[in-house]
Amino acid sequence: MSPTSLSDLKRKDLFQTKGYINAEWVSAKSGKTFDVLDPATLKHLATVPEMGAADTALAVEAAHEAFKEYKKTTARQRARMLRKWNDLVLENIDDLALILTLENGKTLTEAKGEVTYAASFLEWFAGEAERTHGEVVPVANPNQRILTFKQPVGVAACLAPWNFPIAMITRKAGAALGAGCTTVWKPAGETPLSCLAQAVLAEEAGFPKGAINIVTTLDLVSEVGKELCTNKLVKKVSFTGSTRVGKILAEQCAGSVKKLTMELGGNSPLIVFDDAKIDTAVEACILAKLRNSGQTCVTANRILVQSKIYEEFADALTKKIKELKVGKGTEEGVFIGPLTHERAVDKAMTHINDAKKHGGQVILGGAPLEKMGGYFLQPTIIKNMNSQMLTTREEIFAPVVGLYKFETEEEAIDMANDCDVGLGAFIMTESIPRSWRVTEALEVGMVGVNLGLLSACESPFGGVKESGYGREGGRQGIQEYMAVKSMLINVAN
Ligand SMILES: NC(=O)c1ccc[n+]([C@@H]2O[C@H](COP(=O)([O-])OP(=O)(O)OC[C@H]3O[C@@H](n4cnc5c(N)ncnc54)[C@H](O)[C@@H]3O)[C@@H](O)[C@H]2O)c1
Ligand SMILES: O=CCCC(=O)O
Repeated sequence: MSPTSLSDLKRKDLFQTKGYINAEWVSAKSGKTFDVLDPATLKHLATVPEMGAADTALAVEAAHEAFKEYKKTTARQRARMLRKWNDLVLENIDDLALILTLENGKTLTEAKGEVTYAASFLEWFAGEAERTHGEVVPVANPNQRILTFKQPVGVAACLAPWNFPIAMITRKAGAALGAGCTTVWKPAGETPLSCLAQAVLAEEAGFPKGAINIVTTLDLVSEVGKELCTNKLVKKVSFTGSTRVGKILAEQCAGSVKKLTMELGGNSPLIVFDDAKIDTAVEACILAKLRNSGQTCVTANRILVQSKIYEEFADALTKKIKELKVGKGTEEGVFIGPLTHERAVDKAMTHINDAKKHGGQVILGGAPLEKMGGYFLQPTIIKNMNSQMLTTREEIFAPVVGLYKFETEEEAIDMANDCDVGLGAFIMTESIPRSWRVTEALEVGMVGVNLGLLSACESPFGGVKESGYGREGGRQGIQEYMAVKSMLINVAN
């Protein structure tokens, strides 16, 4: 039988409910707390500290002190700790997945997928830590020699979202710790528990006191964010979340000119050309749209379908989605869990009602599932989507599929690029030349061809336009936490 509650945890110590500063589990200085709820039942899961600016400053100081020694560790030493952490995460996959499902709502299958994905960044950056080579530069002046090497930038603040609370932490912290930076983590208030569990395992893997610090907050998030962005001891801020918040943080960081990675909102198009295999396109669409109940930054937000196959694709997709079970993430056979955030159902209904007002035709679902008790929404399909609708400009972040119609390749590219953000895109076609042409023309950071998933630790993840800047994962990920230093040597005497 699948586990259903925190009492099913095999390792009870993975359930932590305090902040973590300088290797100690601590309350907020103010004594304030907030509650974490299970979005599938709205039942209480935990009470954790509501930390503020003063707690955050302490965490930053601890990380700053620890950096003085941590920066002297060798890449090999850091790689070994990352590998051990990876092993511990995988050994405890069942417990971590359970905590994740309970606080986020995603199914246990998806939660296990996220834990595996999270661990993959630790293994990946263990390798990358040892490959941050500098270079010997050919010189113009024969009396000089020039070489470069890379050094960790210092304290890194890692701000993770509630949709992938574990994987977004390891994608940031794995790179930072591998580079030789110490860290302060700020999980989203909705999902701090899986992140706190990570600190237990990282400590066990050997990371020294102060290398990892965690500040938990819900209502004081602006105060905590501001402290991280304005504290001069913080040298790097990496944020995954909405474009709205990303803009605020970038402004706050400008005062002390911090290095930034911004992985912000998307509005990914999924383009189905009439030469696509319908089965492949339906499968990719379900994954790209419904993974994590539609709450990923690269979720396919606009499904653009070429007119010749529009009806056939809509029918095939509807048939498949009707078969998917909605329910608690801990229940067997469930494919679509609740939404994580209390505001999410209202936001989705605003999109659905707006689409209806502008001529959209709801062919499946279209309403909340209030009787189920949590933040549930019927999987929804809307035909006849058009450019006037809210969804055209803004991500829905819910299991709502909006189908747009196009005639030509040029029109599809124009429609896809007609928005302020550019994170991911998916194209479905059997034509290799077309896949190249369209990939090159799309204003995004990542393109999936005939698949519905853009996530792999070895592939650089990030966007263009208002989706942000910097890359996580890939060979680029660790560079975001390092500065290049050049050394110029006089060899004439
Ligand atoms: N890119 C992503 O992965 C991602 C993640 C979460 C939300 N979103 C988008 O944002 C929408 C709304 O979600 P929301 O209500 O959580 O969004 P929000 O804009 O209120 O917050 C987004 C994230 O930023 C954090 N945050 C908020 N204010 C902050 C501040 N001043 N300083 C530091 N961190 C701060 C929150 O804890 C949360 O994790 C979603 O529907 C989705 O479109 C995107
Ligand atoms: O939602 C943000 C990240 C999703 C992913 O890495 O697949």
